[in-house]
Amino acid sequence: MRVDDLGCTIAGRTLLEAVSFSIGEGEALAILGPSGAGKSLVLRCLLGLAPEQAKVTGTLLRDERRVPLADRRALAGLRGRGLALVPQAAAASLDPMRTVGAQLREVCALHATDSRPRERLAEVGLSQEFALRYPHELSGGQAQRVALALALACRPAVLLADEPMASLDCVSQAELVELLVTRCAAERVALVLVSHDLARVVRCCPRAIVLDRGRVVASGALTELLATPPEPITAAMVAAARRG
Ligand SMILES: Nc1ncnc2c1ncn2[C@@H]1O[C@H](COP(=O)(O)OP(=O)(O)OP(=O)(O)O)[C@@H](O)[C@H]1O
Repeated sequence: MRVDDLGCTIAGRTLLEAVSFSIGEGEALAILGPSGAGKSLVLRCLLGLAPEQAKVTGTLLRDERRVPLADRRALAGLRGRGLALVPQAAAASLDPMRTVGAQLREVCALHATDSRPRERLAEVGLSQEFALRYPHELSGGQAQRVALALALACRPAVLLADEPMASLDCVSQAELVELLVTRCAAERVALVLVSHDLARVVRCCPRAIVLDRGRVVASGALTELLATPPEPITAAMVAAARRG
């Protein structure tokens, strides 16, 4: 997948400008940057879910098909088998009235995949018993795992993960990131992982782009960005990661 020249303005305010990056099958790319840099907005634009009043420009290239990022209908058609999302607040993204198993079955049927709900649960480290649970019966970490199972059940080409570990403790964060990366690599799914925490992604994403105020201020191999941060925003993130 390649994103070319993504721009987004709302009411004359430029929120994203000339954002470009590419990612291959089974690769992992981090989108880093401080709060308000535009990380989540990039994902929303790719999914055709930018705010109603937003003017979005640029193109998405996938499977040799060029889709204008202004074309919400075409982007909606890519959701599921093309691009799937693991949101920041997984618990809130689940249907409170239906069991985990029912939600998994629905996604499998909707996207006509060969996924089996039981297998999907096992793959994210949850026992079969979780199929009978309602979202309010899940911990934060378990809800994130269910959200990952739902996203992978679509058998997407690209998985977009928006700070999926934000609300978890340190141990659960590390486990979830590891699970994300292993599952995506095993299924040859491209992973775009949004985070403001460089330390959290350094072991799993070989490449990154750094956003600040809607623009890409640095990009390349994470090890190189760590060793020689090219500009102040990356340097501040590296310093924070070193402090621990
Ligand atoms: N619906 C909207 N209307 C107007 N501005 C918006 C809207 N949604 C987001 N923005 C603005 O877009 C900018 C980028 O927001 P975004 O949520 O993408 O940041 P982020 O990098 O993901 O931050 P965080 O790490 O805090 O989640 C912010 O200035 C935000 O105020």
